[in-house]
Amino acid sequence: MIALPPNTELTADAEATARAAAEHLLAIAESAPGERVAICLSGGSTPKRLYALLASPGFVERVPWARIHWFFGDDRVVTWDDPLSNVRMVREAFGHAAPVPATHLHFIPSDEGVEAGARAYERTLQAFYGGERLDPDRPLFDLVLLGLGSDGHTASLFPGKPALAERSAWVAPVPEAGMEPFVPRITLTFPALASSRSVLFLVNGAGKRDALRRLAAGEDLPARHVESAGRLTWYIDREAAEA
Ligand SMILES: O=C(O)[C@H](O)[C@@H](O)[C@H](O)[C@H](O)COP(=O)(O)O
Repeated sequence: MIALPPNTELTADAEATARAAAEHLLAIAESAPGERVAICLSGGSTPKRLYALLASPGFVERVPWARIHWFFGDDRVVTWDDPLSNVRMVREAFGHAAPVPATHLHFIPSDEGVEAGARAYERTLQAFYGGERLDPDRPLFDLVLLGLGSDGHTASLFPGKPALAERSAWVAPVPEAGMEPFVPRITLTFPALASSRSVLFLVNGAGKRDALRRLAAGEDLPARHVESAGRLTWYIDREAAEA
């Protein structure tokens, strides 16, 4: 077994990860201090099952859909119908069963290009938040969901890229991705991701072992720099955790 990050919940498999994360999300939504619940979604393939689960019988009736506003931690700068689009992935996973009010899915305007899209999304977040400065005592999100790339990236914060150093902007352009798909990205920055009552990493599969090993060895990988205004939890399945 790899030495796992603090606050790791070890799960049996990817399905158990999705179910644990769904229950965690519901608990966060129920405990949200405000009327609105702000959840920042991860892209990639890992969270697809979680999103589909939320829209499935047994969960769909438990999710307070009318209160939740869905945001994105990053997206690829492609059209929304592109198979690489995270907003397409979320829409497909939620399907028609999830009654998401149209104004509650705040997707990244990737059609505006990498620079303008980043600026536009920052305006979206600031309008929702009601200010341009993040107050440590008033997190932007109730929950941030994140994945872990095999190179240790998270969101679209890749090793060695300028967005890692961004400490004032909430959203950054990523003209050159550090891993496939090699398309431009738009990503939330570390300060924006940290402004959350709860942060969850979902990590499944043997492909993540090396990144977990490198984190355990103290390597300075982007995922190491994610913080939370509240609790940061890792849901890691057994296959990823095997040495
Ligand atoms: O847009 C993205 O690709 C994600 O935000 C990215 O950070 C993802 O979470 C990791 O690359 C893990 O991806 P998988 O879940 O597909 O392994």
